[in-house]
Amino acid sequence: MTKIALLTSGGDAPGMNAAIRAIVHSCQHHQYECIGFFHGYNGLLNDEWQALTHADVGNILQFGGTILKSARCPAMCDPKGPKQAANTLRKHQIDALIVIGGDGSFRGLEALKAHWEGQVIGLPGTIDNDLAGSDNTIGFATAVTTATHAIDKIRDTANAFERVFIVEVMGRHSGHIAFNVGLATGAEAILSFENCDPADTAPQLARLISQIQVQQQHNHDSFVIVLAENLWPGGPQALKAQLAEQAGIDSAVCVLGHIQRGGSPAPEDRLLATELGLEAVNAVSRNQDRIMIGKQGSTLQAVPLNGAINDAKPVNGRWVAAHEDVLTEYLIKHSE
Ligand SMILES: Nc1ncnc2c1ncn2[C@@H]1O[C@H](COP(=O)(O)OP(=O)(O)O)[C@@H](O)[C@H]1O
Ligand SMILES: O=P(O)(O)OC[C@H]1O[C@](O)(COP(=O)(O)O)[C@@H](O)[C@@H]1O
Repeated sequence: MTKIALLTSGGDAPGMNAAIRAIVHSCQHHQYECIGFFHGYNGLLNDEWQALTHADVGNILQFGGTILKSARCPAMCDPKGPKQAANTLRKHQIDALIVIGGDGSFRGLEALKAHWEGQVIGLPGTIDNDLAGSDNTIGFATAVTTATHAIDKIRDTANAFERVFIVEVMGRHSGHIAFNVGLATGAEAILSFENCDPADTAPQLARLISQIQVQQQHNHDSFVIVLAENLWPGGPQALKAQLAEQAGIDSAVCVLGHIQRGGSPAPEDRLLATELGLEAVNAVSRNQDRIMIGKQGSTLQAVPLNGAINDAKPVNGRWVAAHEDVLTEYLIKHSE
């Protein structure tokens, strides 16, 4: 009997449970055995697992987090780690390993392949949406929704106080969350890797100050800056201090942080996770190996793991341009 193992790894993402559920259901449909390892790759290193059946995945679809737990496992980056993980898979006579995670987790799969003959399949699970080969990753839609609702609330108090707010959103090194959330909330400024050079923030700071000053001269609204994490040297507090020192602009800082990773998955994530999970098991049946299952447009597709990791997936250029155009228009209009 074919035996499939699965685990969730790296930053958890809402919808991982829906993917686990789909994989387990599909395994039962194909009459495959399915076991889940706990705590990311640590579960393979520590041989920590449980058999998964319908009964284990009932009533989990609607919850964030992951019933298999997740973790970062530095030992996998040591040459001994993947070897030990391979031994565990061999001991349990696993035919295929499905990992739901981000680019780091897929690097772990590639490292494992050097020591293991079984099939490895990745499912894109990260709020950052930074994997090529799938329009969206599992968790991204929920994170964008959560951050959008949070900024809508910030907007109320910002309006009441006619205040400048700096709101930091997650995304590690990619601006998908920043641009989607910034556009969805009508942020007056979006500062992200795509439009701001962290090595030379002076031009952006000058521009930002002039935008805020123009706005403050012409009305008394709030001004929301959506800032991507890891972008501004010194973070949002440094930006706040620079606005105050260089232009006497008072601002409030709100770091949305891990609330973006939690909560009930949005329907888009539940559906994506379900489709990708079912397709991952089909890919095992087709003997596919070293692939990620993604969805582009309405098409499910298998892409090479290394492509998913290494190919660029830039933020939609039209959105970056749209934001710039709107702001430029605003500045011209108010400077006349
Ligand atoms: N180069 C690598 N070689 C082997 N394993 C890796 C490598 N990079 C990451 N991993 C494994 O994948 C885990 C998750 O990676 P990480 O980058 O933290 O999250 P994500 O998968 O969400 O991008 C790491 O903790 C480690 O166990
Ligand atoms: O919870 P941690 O370990 O501090 O990690 C924070 C990072 O994880 C994320 O939430 C998700 O990133 P990954 O999916 O690549 O793990 C990033 O947006 C953020 O930078």
